[in-house]
Amino acid sequence: MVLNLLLMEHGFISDEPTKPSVFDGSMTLRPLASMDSQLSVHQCRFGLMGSKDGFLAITVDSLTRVESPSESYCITTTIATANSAIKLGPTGMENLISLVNKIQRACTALGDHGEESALPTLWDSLPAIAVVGGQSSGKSSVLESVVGKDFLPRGSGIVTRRPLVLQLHRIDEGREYAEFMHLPRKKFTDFAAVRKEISDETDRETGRSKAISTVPIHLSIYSPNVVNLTLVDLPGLTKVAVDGQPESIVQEIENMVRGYIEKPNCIILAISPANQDLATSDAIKISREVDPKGDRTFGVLTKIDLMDKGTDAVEILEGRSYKLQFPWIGVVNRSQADINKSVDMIAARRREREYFQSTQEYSHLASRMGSEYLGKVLSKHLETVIKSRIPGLQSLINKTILDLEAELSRIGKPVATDAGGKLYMIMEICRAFDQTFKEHLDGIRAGGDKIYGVFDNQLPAGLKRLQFDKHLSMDNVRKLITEADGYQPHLIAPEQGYRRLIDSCLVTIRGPAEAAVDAELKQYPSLRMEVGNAAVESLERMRDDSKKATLLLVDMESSYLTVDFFRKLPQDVEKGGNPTHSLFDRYNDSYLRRIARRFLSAAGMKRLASLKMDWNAASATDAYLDTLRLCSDYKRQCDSWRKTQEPGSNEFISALAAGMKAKLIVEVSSAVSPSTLALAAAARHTGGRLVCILPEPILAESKKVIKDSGLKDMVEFKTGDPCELLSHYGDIDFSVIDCKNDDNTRLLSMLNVNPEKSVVVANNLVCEKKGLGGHVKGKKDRVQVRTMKHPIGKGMEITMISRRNEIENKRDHHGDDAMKRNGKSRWVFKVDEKSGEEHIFRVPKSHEISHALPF
Ligand SMILES: Nc1nc2c(ncn2[C@@H]2O[C@H](COP(=O)(O)OP(=O)(O)OP(=O)(O)O)[C@@H](O)[C@H]2O)c(=O)[nH]1
Repeated sequence: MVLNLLLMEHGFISDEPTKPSVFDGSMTLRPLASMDSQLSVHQCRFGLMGSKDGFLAITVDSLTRVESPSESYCITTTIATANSAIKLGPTGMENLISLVNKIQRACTALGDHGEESALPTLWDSLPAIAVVGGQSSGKSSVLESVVGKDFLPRGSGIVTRRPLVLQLHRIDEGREYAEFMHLPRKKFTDFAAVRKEISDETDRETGRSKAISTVPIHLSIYSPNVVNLTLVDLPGLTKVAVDGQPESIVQEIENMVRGYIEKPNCIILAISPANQDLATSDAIKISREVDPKGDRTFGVLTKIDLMDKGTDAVEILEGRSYKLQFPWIGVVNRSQADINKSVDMIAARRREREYFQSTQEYSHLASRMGSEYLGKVLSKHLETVIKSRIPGLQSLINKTILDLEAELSRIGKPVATDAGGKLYMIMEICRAFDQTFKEHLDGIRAGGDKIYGVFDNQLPAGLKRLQFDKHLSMDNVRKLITEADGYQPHLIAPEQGYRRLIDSCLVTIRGPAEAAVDAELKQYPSLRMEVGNAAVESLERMRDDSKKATLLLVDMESSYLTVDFFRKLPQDVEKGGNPTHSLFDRYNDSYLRRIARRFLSAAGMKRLASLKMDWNAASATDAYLDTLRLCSDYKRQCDSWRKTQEPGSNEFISALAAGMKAKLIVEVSSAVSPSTLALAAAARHTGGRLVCILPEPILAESKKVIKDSGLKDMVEFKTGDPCELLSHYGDIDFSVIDCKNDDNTRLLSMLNVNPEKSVVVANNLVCEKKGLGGHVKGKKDRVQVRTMKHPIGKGMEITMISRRNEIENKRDHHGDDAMKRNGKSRWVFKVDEKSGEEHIFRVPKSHEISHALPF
């Protein structure tokens, strides 16, 4: 857009659709449909030029990839495209020169000065005329004479210190004027001001010194009295540095001049003063070096009028002294005296004509001499050169168009300049990226298998390698428990393994993610880099989140310990260590009590029992430890017990019965059982009694066990029909029915429980045996019955009977889920309704997991 404006300002393109562009001419130019709009300068620094009538020129300068400094490169090219149908009319060549001039001007406006570039530049391909010669040889004077205007600084010493690119534009009518490129839109009609501006502009670059600069000044002159030409005035070649000049100036000037004239498209105007020996001519010397055949060198002899009397330049002008391809042209410019007297150019030209016509030596050459003739010869030659170069120009233009079209498609669509547009574009790119990533996953693109590989193979394999069994082995748990302070419900957390696993997963995802970024954002290198960085950053960020989430899961899972787990621990502890020492020898009382409390707490017994008004925690703990000790002792004595007993359940029911202060405890048993010991132990702590109904054959042994345990006073043994016997007991506080008994269902239904508070334990629920199922005999509305199954032993159903209001008052707002909170975390109790298994989770306070649990 900026360039378009610039070009408009310069008159290269028209902002009015009907007004023809300066590029309009007799050329048929190929419209580029795909480039019919201007490009955003956000993308690159180039613009499109053209008018509405199908004529298009693209000017490209320093196409710099602003997105990626690392991939910066330049294309310095100007294109005025012409297809093969270049039709030249009667005035075709003149227009062609005019067009070339304008293209050159476009080049200069856009910075194409033919400097070093990776690509050939159009400027280099367009013909230009460079004026070379020694200092004060009359170069500027020749230029002035060709233009017919007095506008260049002249004088003795070094005057031209910067290249002057002079473009002559013939206009049909109107006042002649000049324009500098560095002063756009300012028209100079006073050519004295032009001269001053050249001096000032030179000084601006070099300072008021005798230094030189390679930066050209661009000047355009519009006049009905000029031919279309582009001329370059160059500083004069010198042999020695004068005061104020560095020694290097001699070489610098030569290099600058050489840089212009060695280009094959440069026509060399070699200026030699006639009043010096041609053998010393700097112009001839350097032009012969770059153009040995003289194919593009025009010899111009100045200062003929200043030759010594008796000498003439005929031999040179006739090409006998030094032969060039093109005939020598002699000119007589204004002398310094003429300049001082302000002799105008018209008079000077007239006098020059008269000089050649009236001077006897030159009269036969008069028609081929003079500035006017020089201008025409140059213009004609330029036309010829342009004509011969059109095919090359055309192919260069077409090639450049193709290159630029490819570049444009690589750059992609124009980038919006407003924030909303940019956001939309970014979203589009992200969407495309997302799509590409999906394509990787769907197998449309390569690399998705890596992601699947992570989750399908690597993750499961990694999980297998974690050796959970080893971690969860009772040996390991025992070791951890022993080394830690008692039972810790969150013991097992193979966190390191998880961490390593997640790390490797995320690293593997990175490959396809980056591939997707690359695929989608090829056009935008710096955006690609940014998106890539953002993606990696996100992965890094998500890595932490993933770690946290996974570790939370690990925490939760490691806190997932069933009652069964705790139930096994005392057994296992007992097995470990020195088998000759009992559990009670190895651990002191307070330690064992702590274990018991933790067990009861974690097992939820307290919660269950606290539904009753009176719960005696100390009594429960004591009963638990008593039972543990009694069973342990007896187990060592009796092999059959070791095989048949239900490990752990006895401590549980003993603690439950003792904690709820059961006075009347009834057990219906089918074998000599540790449960009898457990209930008797409970009765001892509550001051109650145990009625043990059992088959006659086992009475003696059972009695012996109880007697040996010192519990004789607490137990009444009854034999006979259990149903009949049960009917004699009412308000039973705690009952345990061994469901191995064939009549267990009937027995359960006959129990006369204490409606105020009672617990019925249906033990050994094997082989589809059913427990009470909540059908409590004589149950009234005000009685609340809760039944839970525990995976204790072979299956244990616990039915709690109490007054409704008491239970409801105690139930918290989470219904069946009781929660215990503390500062750091909270416990969540869940009962699997199918299995009756109770699950205990400890979760951090900040996390809600109820929605994630399968219950
Ligand atoms: N009599 C006479 N004087 C000339 C002629 N050509 C140039 N001069 C004078 O020679 C002096 C130098 O001329 P310039 O045109 O400035 O020479 P130049 O080569 O451009 O000088 P630099 O740019 O400084 O290298 C000026 O005073 C001109 O008036 C000529 O044909 N005849």
